[in-house]
Amino acid sequence: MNPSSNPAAALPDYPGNLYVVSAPSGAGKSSLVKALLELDARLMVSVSHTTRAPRGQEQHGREYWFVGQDEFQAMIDRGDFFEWAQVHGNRYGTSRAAIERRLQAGEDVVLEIDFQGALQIKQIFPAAVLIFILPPSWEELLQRLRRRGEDTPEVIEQRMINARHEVAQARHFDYIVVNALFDTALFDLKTIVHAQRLKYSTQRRSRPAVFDALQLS
Ligand SMILES: Nc1ncnc2c1ncn2[C@@H]1O[C@H](COP(=O)(O)OP(=O)(O)OP(=O)(O)O)[C@@H](O)[C@H]1O
Ligand SMILES: Nc1nc2c(ncn2[C@@H]2O[C@H](COP(=O)(O)O)[C@@H](O)[C@H]2O)c(=O)[nH]1
Repeated sequence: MNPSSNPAAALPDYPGNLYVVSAPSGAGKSSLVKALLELDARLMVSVSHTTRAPRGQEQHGREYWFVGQDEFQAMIDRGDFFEWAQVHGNRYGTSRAAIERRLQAGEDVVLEIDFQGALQIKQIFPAAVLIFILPPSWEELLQRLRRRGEDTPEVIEQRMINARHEVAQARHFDYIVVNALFDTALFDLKTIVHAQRLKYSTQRRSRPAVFDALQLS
């Protein structure tokens, strides 16, 4: 768990929705979120900061803001993070400024973060919708990590070990999606986002258009 987070102040009820997607490494959350963003123009993904080195084709400011240990620590000390955690030996964090500005502007934001960060966020922002992606089997998870071809065998082994602990946290999430067939999982994710958007808009200032059409109060 986050060892030295700043005391987190509860966030106000923003007009935008916050979705948090977690999964063990290799379960497919980045692929699913990327596909979801292509289908849903109202969703924005937040780019995290990390101390991990870039891999493959990753670019600074696109997949992550890649920063050194000192810079990351300075951000923690200044209280710049909404949440942060140590994951697979590196530190990752979500910048407070980017999220709050977007939610305040009524945008819907998706965070792709680990379970520790997700649980921190639920505490300070209970309206956040927590979604956990499960792989269909351990064997398939291993094959996906190997097929992705971006991590060494040692890193893959460590991620498989960590995955056992991570999937045990799924029960704390609002929804679980099994990513066996990609299109089915994407459909499930899309349905959750859509249903929550309708539900929350009834509790807030904006009413879904269908409420007016049906003359509901
Ligand atoms: N339903 C699926 N069936 C088969 N392969 C899949 C499926 N979903 C994703 N993959 C593949 O599995 C690999 C891992 O997916 P991805 O990188 O999206 O995982 P991730 O959960 O975001 O991992 P990390 O947390 O390490 O970034 C990729 O090569 C991706 O193309
Ligand atoms: N708590 C947070 N976890 C994060 C954040 N950004 C990414 N992550 C998680 O880290 C692992 C490893 O990611 P990888 O890109 O190195 O494979 C994965 O579970 C991510 O979801 C964050 O800002 N906070």
